[in-house]
Amino acid sequence: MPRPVPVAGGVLMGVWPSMLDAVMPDPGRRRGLMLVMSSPSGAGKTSISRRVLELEPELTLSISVTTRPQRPGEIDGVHYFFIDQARFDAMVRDGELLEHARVYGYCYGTPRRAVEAALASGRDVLFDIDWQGAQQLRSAAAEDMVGLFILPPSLEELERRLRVRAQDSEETVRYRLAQVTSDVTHWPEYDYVLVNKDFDASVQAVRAILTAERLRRRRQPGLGEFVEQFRSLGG
Ligand SMILES: Nc1ncnc2c1ncn2[C@@H]1O[C@H](COP(=O)(O)OP(=O)(O)OP(=O)(O)O)[C@@H](O)[C@H]1O
Ligand SMILES: Nc1nc2c(ncn2[C@@H]2O[C@H](COP(=O)(O)O)[C@@H](O)[C@H]2O)c(=O)[nH]1
Repeated sequence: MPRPVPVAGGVLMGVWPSMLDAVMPDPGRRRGLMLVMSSPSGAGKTSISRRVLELEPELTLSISVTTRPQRPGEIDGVHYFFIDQARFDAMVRDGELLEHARVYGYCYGTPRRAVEAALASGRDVLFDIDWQGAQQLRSAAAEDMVGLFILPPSLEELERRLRVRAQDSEETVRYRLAQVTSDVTHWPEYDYVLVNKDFDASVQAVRAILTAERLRRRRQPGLGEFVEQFRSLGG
């Protein structure tokens, strides 16, 4: 039966305990997928991811390491692991990162162990990473990866969002805006593209992608055995 689920700002009614339990023969045997979201800075992927994570209990966020300074309100170990350059270099050297890149002047990377453990235990993992990281994940694990590129409605709106966020210096905002033209050229490398005009519609679109990708035939290992039971009726 649907049950109420507490989310930030209230209670959401009518969510199934596990939607996958309701529509898959054997959800427990599934390997997790990697939902990789990229966009120009400020298009909204972090906001969308946070909301989707609240609504999708079977989704885990990959928490990146970064050398970027912590912003007001960011929590170490929740939004990022904030580390220094020496530690970052050591993680690269020791193969602890699944992918890594220099983005807008700082180093970012995905810790390998947490992601591999989540996927192996059947949990889906959400990544908020740039196009360089997405390319590396695609090369390493194409079968597991689903790529989603998020576009802003316009350049003016993107600039407005970066300024309204008010978490970066004017210099940083200008630097990130200067990268937009080259950032957007990467949209054809992704499986899905959405324009984040209406926030709630974007969240629902991401959830729809997740549902469809979870139901892909190759992601349901128990399907063959399940269908086998219907053969006995044929005589
Ligand atoms: N659909 C939307 N309509 C209006 N504002 C939005 C929408 N989506 C996100 N925003 C706002 O835009 C700002 C930038 O969003 P967010 O930080 O999620 O972008 P981002 O793509 O993760 O950026 P970055 O790559 O720099 O981390 C935030 O203030 C957020 O609240
Ligand atoms: N390749 C990677 N890119 C990452 C990772 N974590 C975040 N990012 C991307 O960096 C920019 C800037 O993020 P911000 O938090 O400083 O605004 C943005 O495009 C992120 O998606 C990572 O682990 N690898």
